[in-house]
Amino acid sequence: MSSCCLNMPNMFPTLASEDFLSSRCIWVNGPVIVGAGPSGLAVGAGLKNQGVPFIILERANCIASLWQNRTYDRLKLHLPKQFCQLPNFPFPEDFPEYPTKYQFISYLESYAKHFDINPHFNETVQSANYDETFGLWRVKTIATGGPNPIGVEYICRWLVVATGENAEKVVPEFEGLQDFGDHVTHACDYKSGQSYSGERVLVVGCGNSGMEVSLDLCNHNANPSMVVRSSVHVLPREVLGKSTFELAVSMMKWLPLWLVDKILLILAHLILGNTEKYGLKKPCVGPLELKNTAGKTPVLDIGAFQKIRSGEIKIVPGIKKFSRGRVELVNGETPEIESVILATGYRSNVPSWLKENEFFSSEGVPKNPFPNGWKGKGGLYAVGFTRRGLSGASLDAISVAHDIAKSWKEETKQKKKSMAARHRRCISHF
Ligand SMILES: Cc1cc2nc3c(=O)[nH]c(=O)nc-3n(C[C@H](O)[C@H](O)[C@H](O)COP(=O)(O)OP(=O)(O)OC[C@H]3O[C@@H](n4cnc5c(N)ncnc54)[C@H](O)[C@@H]3O)c2cc1C
Ligand SMILES: NC(=O)C1=CN([C@@H]2O[C@H](COP(=O)(O)OP(=O)(O)OC[C@H]3O[C@@H](n4cnc5c(N)ncnc54)[C@H](OP(=O)(O)O)[C@@H]3O)[C@@H](O)[C@H]2O)C=CC1
Ligand SMILES: O=C(O)C(=O)Cc1c[nH]c2ccccc12
Repeated sequence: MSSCCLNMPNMFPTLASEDFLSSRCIWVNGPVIVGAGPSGLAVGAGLKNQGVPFIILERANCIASLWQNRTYDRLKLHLPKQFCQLPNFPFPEDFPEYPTKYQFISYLESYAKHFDINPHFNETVQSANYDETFGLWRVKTIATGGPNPIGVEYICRWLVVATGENAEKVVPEFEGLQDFGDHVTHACDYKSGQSYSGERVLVVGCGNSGMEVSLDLCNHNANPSMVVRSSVHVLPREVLGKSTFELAVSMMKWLPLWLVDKILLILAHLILGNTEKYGLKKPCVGPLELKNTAGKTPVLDIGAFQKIRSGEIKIVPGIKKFSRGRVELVNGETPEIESVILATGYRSNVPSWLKENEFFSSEGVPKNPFPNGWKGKGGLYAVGFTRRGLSGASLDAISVAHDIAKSWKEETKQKKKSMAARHRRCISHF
């Protein structure tokens, strides 16, 4: 076990440490962090800087598994690099404005190495319960790294939830989808359009994934039709060579949100023209307000819209049903397709393992809105659930690491004092 997993201290006297060892129960002298994505790593770095021991539990066999295992080859960050770096460790200077996913992964590897963060890989958290009597968290995992899966229970004072807003793929229930055949893939398993060359592909969903997958398919000589069942904001990634996101952030310092939204929509209209003409109906609420209220990210266009305008990406309405090798749309059309890519988004998995419903909603995100959604009761924390991408996760991580370090130091001082007092009493008995 790592050096931060200490034997049970006397503060939990009813159970002997031998019992813990035989039932694979481990006392953690510090927080347990669930998830080794950017959020978990950023909290770990903050704790290291303040001398607080911790462990990170990660279900995958690597850090940042979303980025390493569940994204396509051509993915680049869509916000400029200054909005995507984690605390206390900048991107290398030679990184481009929009790093590739490989550059981002190599940065995260260097980040973990720099702060000497060593997560427990292949260890999935199955449940976490708060023990009111002792004021402790019981975190149960299944570790699958060895020859046989083993169950482990960690006991700790602080629990940091860093499993992300994109922990599980969303696969909507479509009538007949199981009859369509084998050629159905979620965007998280899509790597490149190479294997789709010459095929007609139905891309379901028009968020950033749907748009970028459709563009990649075009670039590999496939023929995508993209389903737009409701509405979407499409903004150019850049306005006159300057990042639209950066522009929005600057404007937000001086102007109210509704006005920034209005300006963004006018700029988008000037640059892209009328997107509604091509079947991309706009939501009634502005792009930033929609992101804040419903978590729906506007599309930051990197070229898909041009392909929509040229007809290389066809826009089609919602799906009525699938059948063997066929799809029927809500307008009654039955376009010929060979494959389906579900770019239908992601969700949190917190409700499946965290036995708590005061701080987290049934959707698995903190109920309190930003900036008050990072701290719950009884040593519970959340990082990376504010729908503000990597910069939001970094802000949470700084607050969480600081808050835990403060109470860890107080408790450690307290424990040392009471141990010294006990030691003195023991000596006086002799
Ligand atoms: C395709 C794509 C592109 C994106 N691009 C950007 C961008 O350019 N800029 C930006 O700011 N944001 C972007 N995002 C948002 C993205 O959420 C963040 O970039 C970032 O990955 C969030 O980090 P995280 O650590 O909170 O979550 P994740 O990166 O999802 O990490 C969570 C980790 O927790 C692990 N985990 C989950 N459940 C368990 C469990 N029960 N037990 C143990 N481990 C568990 C997962 O395996 C994972 O490694 C993008 C998202 C996607 C899907
Ligand atoms: N380059 C980058 O940095 C990229 C970043 N990302 C980020 O990853 C996150 C996830 O994005 P994404 O994967 O696009 O997911 P989103 O949740 O943003 O989009 C999901 C899409 O699927 C549609 N959808 C869901 N269910 C159905 C259904 N039953 N029938 C038809 N359509 C359906 C939604 O439509 P509706 O709106 O009607 O519900 C929506 O258009 C976002 O934050 C995004 O910004 C993603 C890709 C690239
Ligand atoms: O890519 C994402 O999912 C993000 O959350 C990044 C992001 C945070 N705030 C935004 C506002 C507009 C577009 C993207 C983002």
